[in-house]
Amino acid sequence: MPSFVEIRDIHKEFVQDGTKNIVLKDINLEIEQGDFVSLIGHSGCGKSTLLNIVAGLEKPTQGQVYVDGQLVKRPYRDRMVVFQNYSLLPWLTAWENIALFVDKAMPGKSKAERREIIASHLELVGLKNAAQKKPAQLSGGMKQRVALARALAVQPKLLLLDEPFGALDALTRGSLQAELMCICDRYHITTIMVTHDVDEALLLSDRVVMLKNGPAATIGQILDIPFEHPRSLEIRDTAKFHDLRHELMQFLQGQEQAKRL
Ligand SMILES: Nc1ncnc2c1ncn2[C@@H]1O[C@H](COP(=O)(O)OP(=O)(O)OP(=O)(O)O)[C@@H](O)[C@H]1O
Repeated sequence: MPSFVEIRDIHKEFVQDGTKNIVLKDINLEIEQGDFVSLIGHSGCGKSTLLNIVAGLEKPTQGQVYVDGQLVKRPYRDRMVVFQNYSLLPWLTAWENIALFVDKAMPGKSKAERREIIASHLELVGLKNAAQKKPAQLSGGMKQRVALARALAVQPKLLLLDEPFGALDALTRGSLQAELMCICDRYHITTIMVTHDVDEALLLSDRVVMLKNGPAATIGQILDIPFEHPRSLEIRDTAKFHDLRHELMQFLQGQEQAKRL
């Protein structure tokens, strides 16, 4: 039985000014439905490139990605991406930014049904009262909540997050991490997240995939995060969390040393 997400033998190279840059090599990964997987590794190792290949935004040089049995060939609304920079349209309100996607993704639903989907997703991210505000009137955290609501409203099979909280201050980041954890726990959303934040990866993930340094980065190690769902923020105070953190940091420090040699 194939897994929900199958990343098979991915090899990716970019050619720039006649020079070949091999970014990813022999990447194989299987993800089950409902799992939350983080990609972590040093800057430039190819995390976003891998996420973009799963999204269909980049084509692999070799290899294939299958989501729910379908070969990924191009971007599609069954794989929604949330980027660090929110990517909201500035001339539209929060409501309209979400409506744009929902109307396109769900033409078969009535206007009332679509309104209900938009309203319930704004409520899900705590933005019921900000529906008529434009991005310039929203804080960074609120903008990212709209981006998250927009991605979830079209009910994707796979949620792809590229450093979603990287631009936020520590407090806002913490509350959004907790909210995302609740949403993913409640709806069992299959998610792949790129992050630099070790604690964020451990808190949210079922598995943390550690990429080695590039060029030609491969998967170095996969860490299983055995905490049960729904999780509480208190898992961060457990000895197990500290052990896992240590293991992750050791991997990253080992890569840092290898880079210097
Ligand atoms: N469109 C592109 N054309 C040429 N090279 C690219 C392109 N996109 C990415 N690269 C190169 O691929 C490598 C991996 O980039 P990528 O952004 O995937 O790394 P990353 O691990 O996500 O980095 P960071 O953590 O800094 O965001 C880098 O060397 C980058 O310069």
